[in-house]
Amino acid sequence: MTKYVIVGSGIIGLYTAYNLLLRGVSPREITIVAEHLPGDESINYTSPYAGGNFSCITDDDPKTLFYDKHTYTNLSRLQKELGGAPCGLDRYISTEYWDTKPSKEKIESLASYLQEYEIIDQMNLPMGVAYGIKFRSWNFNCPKFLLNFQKYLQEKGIRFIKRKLTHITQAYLTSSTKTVFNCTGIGAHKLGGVNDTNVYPTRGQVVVIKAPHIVENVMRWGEDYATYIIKRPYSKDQLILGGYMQKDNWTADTYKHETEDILKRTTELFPKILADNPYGNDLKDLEILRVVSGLRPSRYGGVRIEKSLVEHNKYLVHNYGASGYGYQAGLGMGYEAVRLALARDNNL
Ligand SMILES: Cc1cc2nc3c(=O)[nH]c(=O)nc-3n(C[C@H](O)[C@H](O)[C@H](O)COP(=O)(O)OP(=O)(O)OC[C@H]3O[C@@H](n4cnc5c(N)ncnc54)[C@H](O)[C@@H]3O)c2cc1C
Repeated sequence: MTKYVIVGSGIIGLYTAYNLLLRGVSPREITIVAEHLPGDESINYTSPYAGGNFSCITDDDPKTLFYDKHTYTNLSRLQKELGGAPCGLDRYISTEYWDTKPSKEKIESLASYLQEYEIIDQMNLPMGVAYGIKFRSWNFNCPKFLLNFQKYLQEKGIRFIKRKLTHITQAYLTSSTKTVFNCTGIGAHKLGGVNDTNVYPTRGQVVVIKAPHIVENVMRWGEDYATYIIKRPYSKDQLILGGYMQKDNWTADTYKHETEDILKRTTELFPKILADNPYGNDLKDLEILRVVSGLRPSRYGGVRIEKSLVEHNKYLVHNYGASGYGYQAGLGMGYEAVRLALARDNNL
């Protein structure tokens, strides 16, 4: 009996299913329907292309701060349930630099829960950096983590169906389907019955290199750029170098000039990439494994987590728009979406 249908099998759909289980919903009552499932690759399926770690990329409004904090503080339980770090979720030290000091709200929130947190002394900051911190982050091997997360949910008894929907009403699979969660990411722009024109892509390109000598993250946030180095756990020494934040750019193409720019920026920010590189100390010695681009599902107005009554006793709960932070905020987003879904109808 499918009572709950989740449309979307990206990180947001999987986190939502996990939150339903945490609230005591029977896995037999949950079905996930998605055009793309873990293991698939498409420009319309963002989750495999994330860096991905917990960083300080997000905004400082109270809801976003809550989603981040909830995710950071609850990931250890999920990691344990998926069999520990080899599931593709491990922890490394992160250094974060900002060219403009973040707001008091943001800094206070981060300081309240980040582990091994320290503020970097002004005199140790790179030129042009206004503020910097170090802490222990969460690092995802995104493709591997998605596969292991799906396996975990399947073993619990959740059903996965591979299907493209043209209209959200097709997600009410049977007469017993009471609630549909719309976790379609960038797909929310085109899906009939949703057609959210506030959804737009923020394109990123990343360069994946082999770098056994780097076991940490370094991130720098500027006014109009983002430069980051993310260690990918359990990946045979992959390091993700980025990046770009290109608003409204829908292309899946990758570009040589962007690759060159990424390599230049990341090696300037973190010279150890070249200095200790076992394959040589020149840019041309870097062992490039792959170059990819992905579309962050951004949204004017921020993430959309909303419940509405579709018809008598049938509900739709939206949960999309995670932009560049689906992994690091999505457990909290799923918590909120499920809280709304299970709330009594008169709490709508
Ligand atoms: C370069 C890059 C780096 C990133 N780095 C990080 C990072 O370090 N940390 C972090 O937290 N986040 C990062 N992100 C962001 C993160 O990847 C996204 O926030 C996240 O993947 C969004 O997940 P989602 O489940 O909403 O969407 P998706 O992963 O796109 O999943 C959408 C799902 O909906 C399905 N779907 C859509 N339309 C339909 C339809 N009509 N019918 C059926 N199914 C449909 C799709 O098939 C898919 O299963 C990064 C993103 C990029 C591109």
